[in-house]
Amino acid sequence: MLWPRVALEHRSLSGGEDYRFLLRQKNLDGSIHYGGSLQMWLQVTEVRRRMMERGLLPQPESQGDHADLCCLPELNERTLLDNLRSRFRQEKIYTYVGSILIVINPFKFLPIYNPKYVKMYDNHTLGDLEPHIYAVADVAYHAMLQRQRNQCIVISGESGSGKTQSTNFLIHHLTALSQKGFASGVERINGFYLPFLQRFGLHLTPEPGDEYKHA
Ligand SMILES: Nc1ncnc2c1ncn2[C@@H]1O[C@H](COP(=O)(O)OP(=O)(O)OP(=O)(O)O)[C@@H](O)[C@H]1O
Repeated sequence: MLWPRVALEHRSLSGGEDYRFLLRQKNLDGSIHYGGSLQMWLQVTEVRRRMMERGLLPQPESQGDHADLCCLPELNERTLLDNLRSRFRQEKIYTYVGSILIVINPFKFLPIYNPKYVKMYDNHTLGDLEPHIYAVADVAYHAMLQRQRNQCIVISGESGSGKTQSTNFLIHHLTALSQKGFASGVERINGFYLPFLQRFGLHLTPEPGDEYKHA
């Protein structure tokens, strides 16, 4: 006997409750007879579904969409990837692992980097709001002011994963916070901003084709 593959794939989501083994018997006349009470099982399943819809039964616990992977009820490679996939499908490209931020490159513009978001993430504890690169920049900025210590943000990933773009967004938020003027900051990298960024541990070396790059 083999456990159905579909059942295995969905076991973590459904709790394995929606699958039953049925003995199927083929009669001599070619008709099929199901052992056990199939009709009864279908009825019970349908009633249970309706009761869950009406809130009379607890909803099956969803493994998806945790903003912090540390909060996953069950942490393994599968739940971790399922969670990231589920968030990515909702255009939530950022996910925390504690104070680490995972970014999945969307390869398209998302409207989450405008002044409204700069203001929204100004002076919040990490984890208060939906994960965002501005939140990381914000925490570093305020930690620097409060503790009067240099701060370092490490950006790591394979080629094309979005490191340069993420650095852009970090700089955008840091310059906006420092000036409260929401300026871009990228164009003046060799003037005012370079020493400013070095205070944050961002060491940038321009390369052809890039406005700047972290080393
Ligand atoms: N948050 C994002 N939103 C939209 N597009 C993004 C985002 N991050 C990255 N991209 C896009 O992905 C592409 C590659 O990103 P990027 O150049 O930042 O990668 P990289 O990690 O710096 O690559 P390399 O290490 O090869 O220089 C760019 O075209 C960029 O527009």
